[in-house]
Amino acid sequence: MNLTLHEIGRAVHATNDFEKYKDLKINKLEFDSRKIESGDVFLPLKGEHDGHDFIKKAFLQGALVTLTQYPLSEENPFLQVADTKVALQGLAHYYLKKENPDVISITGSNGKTTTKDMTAAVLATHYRTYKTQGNNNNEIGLPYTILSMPEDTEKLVLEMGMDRPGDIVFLSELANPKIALITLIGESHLEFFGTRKEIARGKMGITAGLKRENVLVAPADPIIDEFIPEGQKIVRFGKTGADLYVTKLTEHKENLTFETNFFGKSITIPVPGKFNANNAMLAAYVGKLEGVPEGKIHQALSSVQLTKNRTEWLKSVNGVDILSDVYNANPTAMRLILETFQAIERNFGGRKVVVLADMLELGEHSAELHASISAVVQNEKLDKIFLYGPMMKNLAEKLPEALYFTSFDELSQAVQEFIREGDQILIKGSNGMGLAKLVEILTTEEATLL
Ligand SMILES: N#Cc1c(NC(=O)c2cc(S(=O)(=O)N3CCOCC3)c(Cl)cc2Cl)sc2c1CCN(Cc1ccc(O)cc1)C2
Repeated sequence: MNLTLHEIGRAVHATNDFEKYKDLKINKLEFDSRKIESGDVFLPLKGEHDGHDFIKKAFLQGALVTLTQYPLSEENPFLQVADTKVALQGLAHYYLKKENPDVISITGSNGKTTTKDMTAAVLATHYRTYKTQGNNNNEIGLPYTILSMPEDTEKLVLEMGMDRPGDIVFLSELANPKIALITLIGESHLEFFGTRKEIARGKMGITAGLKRENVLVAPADPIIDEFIPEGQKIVRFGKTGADLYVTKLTEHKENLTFETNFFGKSITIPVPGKFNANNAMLAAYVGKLEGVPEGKIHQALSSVQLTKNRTEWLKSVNGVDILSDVYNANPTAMRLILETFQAIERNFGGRKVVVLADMLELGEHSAELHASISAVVQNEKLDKIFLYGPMMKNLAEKLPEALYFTSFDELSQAVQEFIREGDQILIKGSNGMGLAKLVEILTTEEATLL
């Protein structure tokens, strides 16, 4: 990271005398103390745990300096701030202005991760490009992505996630995109928004940090029209007649070939699905806007590697909506996804089911951190809770109505026997607990264990 200790101190308006410390170059920034390596800056966040409890551990792992909301003893360098989350976001904004890459921001109810991957692949053929990793797309993950980009990044492709109204406005004003893409305005899972119109309002928040002369690429869906700012340069995509549209599409089992009204030749992508043609069309359009030769765009899309296990809704073989989130298996992420899942209305006649498995590597605080998840469980919003793993026993003791398993096969059997068409199921836990196998069983005929 191209920042020194003093530079960070100034950028976050640290209140202690940090000029007395040696002005060393910093390696990288981490808020999860388990990732701290030599030369890093530790940024403790107060979530389900207080990151300040892990400052000592961070220095033992080689941290050079820590941010803190409280004064510390003088033995190690620290930068005192009022709020470490605000400091993270302010430092990211400062760093973005300093390194000054072109930012392409992407939001949308579906397809934003695929479009992010495809757009980054196209730009990477011609520029030094960096993109959001995993689902680091919220008020913590987006600034973390900015601070993680390589020093000479020219194009930064940022995914912007939206849990609540105003989220995207904040992220757009932090990132000041040069190009903003909206992939789709959702049909279902209205979560905290209540109506599709409010989802549209939320997504259009992406114009908050966008100059009017810079382009917004959005669906030709009239629901967004009332939210288009005066004088905003906009390109609409969708059905024939829109500014951008797919003209011909040939779908195969493993890939898909399509043409558009603006690209010279047909494009082949290694994934099926008309919605992926749309996602690839947006990536191709950004490539053209950014001066990537058509041959390179074509070559990038034909061999694009998509982020696996995206945090998105899947459909089981018997018609169950599955939300599986295999990223960031820590208490904060588990609470966030539980809150989101509980806020979603049941399908008509359907039930809401959660499967929660152990969060690994939480050290000596693991038992209490697993138990603490009970604070966000709203029993009236859930019809069945399956808990799996030795540490989840601590949560099971707080939730007497939950079913607790130590055997994966018994868990899998019980879940398959319980769920039925129309249900919604959330599956969350550390990769090491093997829940990806459960998702595979539920989504593929031949894999069914029963
Ligand atoms: N709760 C909690 C914990 C962490 N939380 C986070 O890292 C975290 C994750 C998230 S997140 O939701 O996972 N995420 C971050 C990336 O962008 C997408 C959203 C957020 Cl928003 C905020 C925080 Cl503070 S990291 C962590 C804990 C619990 C305690 N752990 C301390 C520990 C340190 C050393 C050890 O050996 C063992 C445990 C590490």
